[in-house]
Amino acid sequence: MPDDLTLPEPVGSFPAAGQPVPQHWSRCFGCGDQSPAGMSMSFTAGEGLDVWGRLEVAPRYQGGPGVIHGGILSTAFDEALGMVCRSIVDGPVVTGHLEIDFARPIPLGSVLEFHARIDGSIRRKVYASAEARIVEGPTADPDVVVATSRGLFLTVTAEHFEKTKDFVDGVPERPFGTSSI
Ligand SMILES: CCCCCCCCCC(=O)SCCNC(=O)CCNC(=O)[C@H](O)C(C)(C)COP(=O)(O)OP(=O)(O)OC[C@H]1O[C@@H](n2cnc3c(N)ncnc32)[C@H](O)[C@@H]1OP(=O)(O)O
Repeated sequence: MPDDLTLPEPVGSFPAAGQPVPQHWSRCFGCGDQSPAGMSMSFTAGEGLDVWGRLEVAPRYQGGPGVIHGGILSTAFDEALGMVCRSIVDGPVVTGHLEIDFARPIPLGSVLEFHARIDGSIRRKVYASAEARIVEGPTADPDVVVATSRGLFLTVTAEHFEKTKDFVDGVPERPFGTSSI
């Protein structure tokens, strides 16, 4: 992480502490309410440049016997870190880099609580970090951090999604650009 980061003021569009942070895109696998196979994560604004997230670990998220798949946990962190960027960015961001430390097994049936915060930003780069705890389920212990994550997010303009917007509902009638392939 660069040492010349700043901590901006929250943007006006970010909800007040304790209020829900709305989904950023209804078809999002992480948070969208029009993504039936998705994870339906929910988020609440924290007291500062932070958010709290919640994930119910469904049986279909299984990796090893009885435990969450590491990719699903990574996705949840990606979502939580992306969401906290909304506290300082009033527009889209995309993940540039994502790190996860898997500290404890997470049984299916757990409810995970994520706490994500802004570490700082410079130019288009936003650095954020988060940790997860099991708050409901067979091994619940809110004092134990079961996984941690750090990410770098880049602010982008709407043009970033220009080439893919026709794929929102799957494969469009015509491929990208003017190629006849
Ligand atoms: C706000 C809404 C809430 C959102 C929640 C969303 C949760 C889910 C988010 C996702 O999963 S997004 C999907 C996964 N990510 C992608 O698909 C992004 C694919 N990558 C890209 O499109 C481009 O690589 C990217 C936009 C990230 C960067 O390309 P750019 O051409 O815009 O950036 P550029 O190369 O000019 O670099 C800008 C700065 O970022 C730095 N940078 C870019 N990629 C980096 C990287 N991977 N690691 C470290 N630094 C990186 C780069 O060095 C430079 O630093 P400086 O300002 O200091 O010069």
